[in-house]
Amino acid sequence: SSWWKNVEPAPKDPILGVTEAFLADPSPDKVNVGVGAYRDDNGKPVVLDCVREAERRIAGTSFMEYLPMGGSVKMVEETLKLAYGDNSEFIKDKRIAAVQSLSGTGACRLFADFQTRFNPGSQIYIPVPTWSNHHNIWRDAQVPQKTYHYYHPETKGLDFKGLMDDVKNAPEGSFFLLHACAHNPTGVDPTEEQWREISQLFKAKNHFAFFDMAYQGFASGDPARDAKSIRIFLEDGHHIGISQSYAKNMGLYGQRVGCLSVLCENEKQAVTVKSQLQQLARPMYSNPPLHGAQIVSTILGDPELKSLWLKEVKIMADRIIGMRTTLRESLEKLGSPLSWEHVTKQIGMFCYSGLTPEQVDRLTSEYHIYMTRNGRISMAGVTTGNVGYLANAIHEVTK
Ligand SMILES: Cc1[nH+]cc(COP(=O)(O)O)c(CN[C@@H](CCC(=O)O)C(=O)O)c1O
Repeated sequence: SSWWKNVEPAPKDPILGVTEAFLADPSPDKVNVGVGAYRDDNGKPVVLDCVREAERRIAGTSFMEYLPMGGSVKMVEETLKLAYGDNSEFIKDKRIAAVQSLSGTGACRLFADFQTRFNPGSQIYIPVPTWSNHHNIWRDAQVPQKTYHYYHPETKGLDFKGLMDDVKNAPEGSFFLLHACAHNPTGVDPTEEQWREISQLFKAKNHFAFFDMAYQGFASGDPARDAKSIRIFLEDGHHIGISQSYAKNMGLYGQRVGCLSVLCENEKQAVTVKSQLQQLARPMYSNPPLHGAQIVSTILGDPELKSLWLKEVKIMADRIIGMRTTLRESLEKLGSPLSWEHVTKQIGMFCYSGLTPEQVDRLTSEYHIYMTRNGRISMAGVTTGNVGYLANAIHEVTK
């Protein structure tokens, strides 16, 4: 008898399933604004010049040895500077336990497993809505999930009051998942002033903040600016966790390069925590991939390549910001009865359009336009070539 006759088909992934459907569509008009992967104005994936140059420099220069369980020390060092600041006292005092991770997903999962092992019984408060895979990650790590108000459908902005009430009403010392910038899927971020209030309330409640920063540099075009929420929490003395990823801001999607860091009380605790993070990684994947880490270390370790990267990440962010304006203006020119102000007010890779699942289904069936059913538009998929077609289709299904 078959060993696996009880296995049921897994549900289609709400995001990656859209990519599969798009690829299967033979229509020449098809448009993919589903997965959050950057495309240039010709709709093509981009390999940054700084990445190509880094590859040239590392080609044939090193062996293919195992990295340590904690990954590339150099890459992690450079990565911490991006999140905590070049002159961070926490880096100087060696208070940060950090390991290279399998991109942002891997950093979130490693943290979730660490949380359940060393804070058994703790829960995680996850924003509504959030990146769909967050639920899978903490579910598989056996961390019970709670939710907190985040998005305000009527204003298509932040439900700040709802968020603060949930933070206030959560039990002392609760774990919260926060998007550091460019919230996925809503594109709605707290203002700097709101972040300060959130940080103060977290302090009063002794909550733990875990920041998922998957888009640093992609929101405003300036990595330092996009880390403002984290810097505020650090200034207020929070011992936070951070997941970092180079998938989008360096275009290293398939290289799976990221970093998990946990700010500890002191160097001794950081050494201890790092040893346990490595202990979790060893049976999961043993040690992380080499190539992407070498690319990142080469870029961030060379002032010339780093400034080229900063230029290129700003170009990507600016193209997206430009498409927001064009899409909104196109919809307004078509005489849409709806307000599309949120398209330009939201930030980062995604626009939370407000389209209903039924309207999204019509966009796909009638116009071969692919987006997640929550109405999230990956603005990176919008180009000067397809923005008119997209706006017209959205107008047709919403008028
Ligand atoms: C908030 C967030 N956190 C972590 C990740 C993980 O990225 P990575 O570094 O590659 O593991 C993503 C990618 N989410 C986009 C990419 C596709 C995916 O779902 O994964 C997306 O939402 O389209 C996020 O949007």
